[in-house]
Amino acid sequence: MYAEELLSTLMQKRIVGQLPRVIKDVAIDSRSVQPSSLFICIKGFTVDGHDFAQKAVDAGATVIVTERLLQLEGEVAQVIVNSTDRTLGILAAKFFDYPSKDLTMIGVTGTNGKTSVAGIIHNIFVGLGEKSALSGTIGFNLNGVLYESANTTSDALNTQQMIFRAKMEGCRAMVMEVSSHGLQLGRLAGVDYDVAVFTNLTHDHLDFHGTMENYGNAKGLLFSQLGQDLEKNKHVVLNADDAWSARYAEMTPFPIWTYGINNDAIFKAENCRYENGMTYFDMITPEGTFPIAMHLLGEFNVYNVLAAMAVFYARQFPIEAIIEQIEKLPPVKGRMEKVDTELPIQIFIDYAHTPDAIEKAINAALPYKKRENKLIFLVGTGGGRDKTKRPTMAEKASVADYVILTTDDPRYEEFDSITGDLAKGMQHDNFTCIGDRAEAVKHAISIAEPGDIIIFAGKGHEDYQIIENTKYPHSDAQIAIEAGKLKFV
Ligand SMILES: CC(=O)N[C@H]1[C@@H](OP(=O)(O)OP(=O)(O)OC[C@H]2O[C@@H](n3ccc(=O)[nH]c3=O)[C@H](O)[C@@H]2O)O[C@H](CO)[C@@H](O)[C@@H]1O[C@H](C)C(=O)N[C@@H](C)C(=O)N[C@H](CCC(=O)O)C(=O)O
Ligand SMILES: Nc1ncnc2c1ncn2[C@@H]1O[C@H](COP(=O)(O)OP(=O)(O)OP(=O)(O)O)[C@@H](O)[C@H]1O
Repeated sequence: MYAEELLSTLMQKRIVGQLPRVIKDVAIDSRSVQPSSLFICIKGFTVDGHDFAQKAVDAGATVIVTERLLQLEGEVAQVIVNSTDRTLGILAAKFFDYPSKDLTMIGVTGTNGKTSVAGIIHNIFVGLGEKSALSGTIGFNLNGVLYESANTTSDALNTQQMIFRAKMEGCRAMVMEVSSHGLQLGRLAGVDYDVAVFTNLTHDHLDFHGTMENYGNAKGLLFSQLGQDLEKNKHVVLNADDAWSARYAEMTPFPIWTYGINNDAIFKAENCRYENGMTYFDMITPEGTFPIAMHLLGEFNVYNVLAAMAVFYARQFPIEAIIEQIEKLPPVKGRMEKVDTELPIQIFIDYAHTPDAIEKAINAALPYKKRENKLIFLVGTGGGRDKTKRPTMAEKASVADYVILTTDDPRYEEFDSITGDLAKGMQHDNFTCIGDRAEAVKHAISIAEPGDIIIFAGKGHEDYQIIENTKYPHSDAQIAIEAGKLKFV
């Protein structure tokens, strides 16, 4: 792209030095700079990108976007702006030619259920024969190939690049998990969503947002940023059973599609039943009531498929075709996913790491447990992140017959500090604290008896445990199966 054209999007800037004719790439990481690139210096939480500007020049950057004039050696122009963070969104969207306008963009936000709802919507698109891309906690899924990503919602550059790649691969839609961090930090600048979905808002991430009010308002940006252009065919999907939905409904002029189980909603589930490893319910829709039988487990998944149904209905897909897909849906990876084993116990891998998700995961398993058997629940939490949620997590876990409190990416925090905080919330004495997660998993197997159910919560799809700043391979399922074979076979 011509440098002049790219930079014409910046209304407030000072250019020092001679601009090159073309820019071949945009980068924010000096380690991935290509020749003839524009490098934007981002002030991070750990380091300041301005300190890597010279490295970027050495690697071939010919334009540096900076908040102050830098002493740089080499042939390079500097573009001085007030905020490189904001500039990043503007330049990234322009560089990739605003790719979101060419796709049906669906954004899913909420404390719990983003990965599940986004994955369900993506799978329905694929089942209906529509090419769709998916981005979120599990990575970036483009035509079945999964690319790793560090964040649930990536930085603005990576976000625009993913959408561009989806467009170039011929995708018709892109489904994105939208985190509150992503919204607040401007990672979604320039993304023009067609449908915005809200799952729920409960305690999490208060280390970053401070209060629930701030956290809820950050999520609200997804709805307010849909804009005011009523000629656009945009839709908002809200959970009628979550009080925040009323607030979000006020933030947008676009049609609201509600879903829920308890309160009145356009898409409502009644007569939910959990039997024989299946979930059954009646789905009330604007076109009548439809009986559903699906493989996804638990009430929380009833909410998740209702949300997905509302998205497709709003976009005018026929109800019967969507239901056919819902009934075929496989479990979402690491979300109440049953481990296939020969063992005489049932093992579920789950990603619950908030108080609400723990409650929902346990409730999902309880209907499948016989009175004489135990529900064993193992849960950990991350080191150095929101500590205030720890006791409430254990309080919710107390519904299980036996609880094992452990760690989930302890980072630099001592095991005992994490499990000690969790233990403060326990409501009964049938629990133990084992900081080493592998040992904790083995302990769960050691106390299990035939017929028992174990939920390993918190790791979900992740195959590692972060101790200090190193990722060690770790799989709850593998450790459990090996320990189970020694015990039962
Ligand atoms: C606190 C936070 O959000 N940090 C994010 C931030 O990292 P950072 O501020 O530490 O960046 P930094 O390492 O200081 O680097 C600053 C700049 O210098 C550049 N740099 C750095 C080193 C170098 O050699 N050369 C160089 O140019 C970097 O590329 C960057 O542009 O920018 C990175 C790149 O965009 C993110 O990956 C990183 O997310 C970290 C991994 C993270 O854990 N974030 C969490 C808090 C988060 O955002 N979570 C949400 C919610 C998840 C949920 O819902 O559960 C999410 O969306 O993931
Ligand atoms: N709609 C829901 N309501 C409450 N809990 C849910 C819901 N959907 C899933 N869960 C629970 O929350 C856990 C995390 O689900 P999921 O990964 O879909 O959420 P998420 O919002 O993407 O979380 P994260 O951003 O941390 O990845 C699941 O393993 C399950 O226990």
